[in-house]
Amino acid sequence: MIRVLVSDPISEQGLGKLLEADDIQVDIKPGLPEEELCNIIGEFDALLVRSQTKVTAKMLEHATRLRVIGRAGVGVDNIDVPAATQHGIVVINAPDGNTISTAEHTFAMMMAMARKIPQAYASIQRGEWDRKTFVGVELNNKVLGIIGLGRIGAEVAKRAQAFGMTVLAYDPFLSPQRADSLNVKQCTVDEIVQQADFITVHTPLIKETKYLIAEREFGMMKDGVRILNCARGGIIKEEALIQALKSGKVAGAALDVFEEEPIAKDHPLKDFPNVVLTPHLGASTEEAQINVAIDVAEEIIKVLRDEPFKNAVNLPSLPADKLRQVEPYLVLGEKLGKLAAQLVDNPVTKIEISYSGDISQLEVAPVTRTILKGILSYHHGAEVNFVNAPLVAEQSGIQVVESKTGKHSVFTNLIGLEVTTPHQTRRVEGTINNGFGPRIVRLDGYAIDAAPEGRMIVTTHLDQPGMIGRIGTILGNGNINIATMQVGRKEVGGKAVMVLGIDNAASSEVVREIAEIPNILEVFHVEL
Ligand SMILES: NC(=O)C1=CN([C@@H]2O[C@H](COP(=O)(O)OP(=O)(O)OC[C@H]3O[C@@H](n4cnc5c(N)ncnc54)[C@H](O)[C@@H]3O)[C@@H](O)[C@H]2O)C=CC1
Ligand SMILES: O=C(O)C(=O)COP(=O)(O)O
Repeated sequence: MIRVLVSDPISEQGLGKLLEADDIQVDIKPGLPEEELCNIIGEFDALLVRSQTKVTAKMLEHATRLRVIGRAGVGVDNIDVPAATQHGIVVINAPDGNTISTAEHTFAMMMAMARKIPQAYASIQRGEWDRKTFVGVELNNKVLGIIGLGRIGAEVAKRAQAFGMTVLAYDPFLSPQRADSLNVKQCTVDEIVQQADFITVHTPLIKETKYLIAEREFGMMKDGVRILNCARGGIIKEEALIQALKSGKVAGAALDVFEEEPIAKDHPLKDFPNVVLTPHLGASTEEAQINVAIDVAEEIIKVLRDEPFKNAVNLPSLPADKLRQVEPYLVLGEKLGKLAAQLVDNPVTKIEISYSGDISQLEVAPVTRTILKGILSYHHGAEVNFVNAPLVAEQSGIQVVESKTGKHSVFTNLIGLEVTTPHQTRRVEGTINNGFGPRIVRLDGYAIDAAPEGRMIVTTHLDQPGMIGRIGTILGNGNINIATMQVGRKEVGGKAVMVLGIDNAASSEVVREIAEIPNILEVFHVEL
């Protein structure tokens, strides 16, 4: 039974498909402390979180069964993604479902701050009728600076324009065409902080955006500027904001996210009458929670059932149609990798992969991953998978070279794989043959035609009469049935290769006997 742990409050209505699956058992246990999670995580194949569960490297050490972490939302900064990758665990998120909710929350915060609504409400609650203290400002004719014009930033821009605001935007990936179509003026961060009346950030929290708005930027701002953060705590430096609020440079701030969450009971930001705070509520609408839960549940099921999935944070993203095109090559690639790994000694220092013919027109990154997985899992075992194979190669100091060579003179498509160790270089080549599926078509340049499956005896030998007979006799005496046979040579009497498909495993005794036949150069017992 596949087991899924849901460790944050996630809409059960949205999780429907997971809860209904016959082969999946879902445990819903929100709010467990890290130690408890460490104790139980080893029982689960999938973990579903929002932003509260901290998926730490320590927890992942215990996650021996875990294949996928699903984030019902956008930001994955509560997940140690490098550690997940190291363990070969896919991390997926649900980036689309909460965009509108978060844009609307940003707007609600902007208006609440501009019109001091929470403060006025609190005063009414206290029994007061104070109209002087709560004079606000209009949004109309004001300049809004948006830093990070992705999904949420763009929705905020549209709403701001409806309110008569001029929008300036900075995003390193914003094209002039997109800026035009959103009717925003493309600016630098410095230009935004100098010109805007309201500044809102909608970037991820990454190295480049940590403290993007700090003392220097506050120093450049207009007096009376208003600041919003509904993205991530730490994009705006809290200490610098506090100083700017104290000095009066900043007239108001509206924050949904904080450097530490939950915030401390005596957090200094709570003391300012012109600051509006919410406890990370951007995505907290009924609609968004159902949307993200549906998206992440569907994706998790696909990962667990080995079906193509999207939205992986730690894998190259490929649209479903592009992934479908390379799917047949994934199997061939892994088999070629496994074959090559069993034909070379250790340690592998270089892996060269060349794609020719039809496949050279496709997105081959996933194929390269399966080839690496095929090679590396032979030595590193099950801990190497599609997710961490490139990282394991890099950490093992293996040079990986990928090339595309366009049309091939013989094959409509061909994957060439050359594996080098300090003592040897071995080359295997394979194709997808219409109607015959994956085939190994060359071994060290010798033409053969073998299906890459099952057990095989592979030899290199001198092309002399009686070779096949002698090997056949040894296998026969060992009660091993030969299913298929392929021999390749370049010239009569020269070096040749033989690939024998066998029905049952050959013992080391049998392999040794074959190796002792005169003019046998090498014997390999290969399992694909
Ligand atoms: N408060 C809440 O409950 C929620 C917060 N969020 C947060 O909002 C943020 C934005 O989410 P989405 O719009 O969905 O993401 P997105 O990926 O669509 O947009 C992020 C944008 O930031 C831009 N960016 C990256 N580096 C940048 C830099 N150095 N300077 C300026 N821009 C940069 C990217 O090019 C991208 O366009 C994320 O941090 C997400 O975690 C998202 C949903 C709910
Ligand atoms: O999706 C995001 O990035 C969010 O910040 C939403 O967080 P939440 O799922 O509400 O804990």
